[in-house]
Amino acid sequence: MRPDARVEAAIICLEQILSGMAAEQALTRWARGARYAGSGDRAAVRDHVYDALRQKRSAAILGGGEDARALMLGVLRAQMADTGRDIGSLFSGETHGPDPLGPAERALVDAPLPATLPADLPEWLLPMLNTQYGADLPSMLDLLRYRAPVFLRVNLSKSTPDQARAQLLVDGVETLPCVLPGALRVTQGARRISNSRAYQDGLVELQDLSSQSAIAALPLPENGRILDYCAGGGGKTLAMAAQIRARFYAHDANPDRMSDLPERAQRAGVVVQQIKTADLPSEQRFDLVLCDVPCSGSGTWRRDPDAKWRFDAAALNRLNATQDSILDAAAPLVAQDGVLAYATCSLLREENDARIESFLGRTSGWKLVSSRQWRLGEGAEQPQNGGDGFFVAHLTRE
Ligand SMILES: C[S@@+](CC[C@H](N)C(=O)[O-])C[C@H]1O[C@@H](n2cnc3c(N)ncnc32)[C@H](O)[C@@H]1O
Repeated sequence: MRPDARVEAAIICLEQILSGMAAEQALTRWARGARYAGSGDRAAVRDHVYDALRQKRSAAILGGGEDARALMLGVLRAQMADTGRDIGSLFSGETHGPDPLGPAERALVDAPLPATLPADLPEWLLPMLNTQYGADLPSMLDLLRYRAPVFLRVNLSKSTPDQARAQLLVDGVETLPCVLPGALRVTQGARRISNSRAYQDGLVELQDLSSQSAIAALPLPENGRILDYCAGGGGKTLAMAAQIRARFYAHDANPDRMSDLPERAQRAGVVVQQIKTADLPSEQRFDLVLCDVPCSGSGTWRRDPDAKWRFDAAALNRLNATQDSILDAAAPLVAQDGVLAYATCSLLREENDARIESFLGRTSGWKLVSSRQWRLGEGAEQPQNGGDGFFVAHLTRE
């Protein structure tokens, strides 16, 4: 596909997303109808769509409107400023390309970029985040505009980082080691990871750097019983299992969410026993219960920008109620000297420290041992090479 045809395809997908369709669904539907599109075309269209979603508010200013064409124009204007290339070549009016620029659009793209642009975040969240992060907020907001790096976790029970890097390289995946032992940042070939031998043999797993750091900081009980209470696909279970020998148990209110876990565990060489909700009360108590609760995902909005525009105060309230009820249900499962760990991939205090304060306020016999908020971009010298937002608190009985 020509570059302008890719832009037109992105505009078509964005129109559907703006009418309420999920971004992934819109891209999949377009790709099904575009048999002529190769993998490079699909990747380029996806990048255009996700760039426009990440930068939706600023792109609307730069493109002169909130419709799909204006957003695409705005995001290209930001990307192509200072390159000397003319956006008009992407709005050429040729078959399969977008219509040519109108006079107002032409005037817009010829004008200098505004000195300031709005934050690419729903406005209602800004006061909340400003109270929490203060002077650090602008740099985090800037990071939200750009793609997140891809990180791998080396399965240290199967491979050293050097062996894993060499094996990945054979399949065209280039990486650099992070400061955190066993964490790799992918610098080239991210789309080849899932077919690479290193991934298929369980030497590496996709996992964000901050999640890896949070798991590494957990007080993991050697030879103990560990319950991943909100296990989902089991990413955290497998990360814990790579660190220590213990008995691992996985639970999820929606057991279908754990359907990939047996295959992933086998690939990683780990035994994980799944437990149904009804069977939890009769289980012996656990030395560590990790609650990686459902949350806004605000720490991962670079990867899922669609979600940030759909998130509202009512959703936050619903999530807080679920987060509280999970802590209440999980606490009695912890052994007398055990640890209750609470985790989110959220940047919002309301989902993090505030949930712990609320739990301690209504539940006697527990104390906070430590809590840590990972900010966007932590874990690397250059924030754009750092991880997602993440939060973990450790609690024990008093
Ligand atoms: C953030 S995801 C877990 C991600 C997973 N730990 C991982 O690393 O791949 C949250 C999970 O909590 C589950 N969940 C939602 N409500 C729950 C509840 N009341 N009790 C237990 N799990 C719940 C969801 O089905 C979802 O799979």
